[in-house]
Amino acid sequence: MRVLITGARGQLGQCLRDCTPDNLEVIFTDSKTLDITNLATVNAMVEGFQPHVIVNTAAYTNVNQAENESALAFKVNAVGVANLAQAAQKIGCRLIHLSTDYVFDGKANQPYTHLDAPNPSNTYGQSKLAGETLALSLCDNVTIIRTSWVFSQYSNNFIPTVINKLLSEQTVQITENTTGTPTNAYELAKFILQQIQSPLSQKIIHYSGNVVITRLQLAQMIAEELSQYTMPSSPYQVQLTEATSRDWVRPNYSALASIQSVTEQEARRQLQQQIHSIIQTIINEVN
Ligand SMILES: NC(=O)C1=CN([C@@H]2O[C@H](COP(=O)(O)OP(=O)(O)OC[C@H]3O[C@@H](n4cnc5c(N)ncnc54)[C@H](OP(=O)(O)O)[C@@H]3O)[C@@H](O)[C@H]2O)C=CC1
Ligand SMILES: Cc1cn([C@H]2C[C@H](O)[C@@H](COP(=O)(O)OP(=O)(O)O[C@H]3O[C@@H](C)C(=O)[C@@H](O)[C@H]3O)O2)c(=O)[nH]c1=O
Repeated sequence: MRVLITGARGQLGQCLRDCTPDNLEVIFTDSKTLDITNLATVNAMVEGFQPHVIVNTAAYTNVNQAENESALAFKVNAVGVANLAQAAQKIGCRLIHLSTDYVFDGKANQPYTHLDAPNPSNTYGQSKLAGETLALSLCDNVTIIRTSWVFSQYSNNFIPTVINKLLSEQTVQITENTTGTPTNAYELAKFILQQIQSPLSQKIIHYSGNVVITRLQLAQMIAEELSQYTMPSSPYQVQLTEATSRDWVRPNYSALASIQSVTEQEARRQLQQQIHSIIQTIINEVN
């Protein structure tokens, strides 16, 4: 089976590269080799390679900056997705497209299901919702996988950022104590690879970790894991502080009800283990 993956230099793209089995013929493209906003390039690549499945991990993901660069956010997250959807439709291939918990407004108090109505409160979320809508309308064979708070050792996501802050400053300040479901990028990559080979019929799927947690609690969990590993002479400090400016809005609550669930206890154990493994990677890189 031929698979075209976009955004391969990104966090999820790198995890997909690490996990891809030998029985798939995969082309990994990045923003240099395949700019998804360029329709002619997208058509040429898709018509040339004739993939059975396109996995779109490419996206504009800078949530704060999107408020100042909304045209660019929409160009990548909406127009780019439309280009892929049209190209997929032309040759009859399937599009697996990644989307986000930030399509929701955060007013819920229990995990969002795929049946809940999106209502994004920031530009990133609006551009991602536009991408979903275009994908669904332009291509018959689409799967949207919404995920949330994705983490790995790659990129500056919350978990490595907090680990690095604690290691360098002993302390971390949480200014926006939102609630969500952290998702391990490798587990997500494995789920996508499973979806490539044995697809579910559902068009919108929620896939996330199963621990519903606040940023403060997550930072505390990271500090505990790091303490066990580094045994600091004084404890790491995790402080909740008022934000000095709030020009952008993240959903206060964006936990997803994942299609795959495990018990709360098992989910916590897995999250602790995943944090532990990122700590090990970071400390090994420093030494
Ligand atoms: N990270 C998270 O917490 C979450 C992510 N998601 C979604 O999951 C998907 C993967 O996210 P993640 O891997 O973390 O994101 P990253 O930001 O790590 O990777 C996105 C990649 O997209 C590439 N890209 C940007 N513009 C273009 C373009 N015009 N053409 C081709 N490639 C482009 C970037 O390339 P370059 O580096 O060269 O600019 C980057 O490598 C995205 O759809 C995202 O919206 C959903 C929920 C949570
Ligand atoms: C590192 C750090 C973050 N924070 C808070 C501020 C803000 O709410 C959030 C920033 O962390 P992040 O950069 O991981 O958050 P953010 O950019 O909002 O991450 C989002 O990315 C996009 C792509 C998604 O689709 C979402 O699911 C979500 O993962 O955490 C602190 O308060 N203190 C800190 O030291």
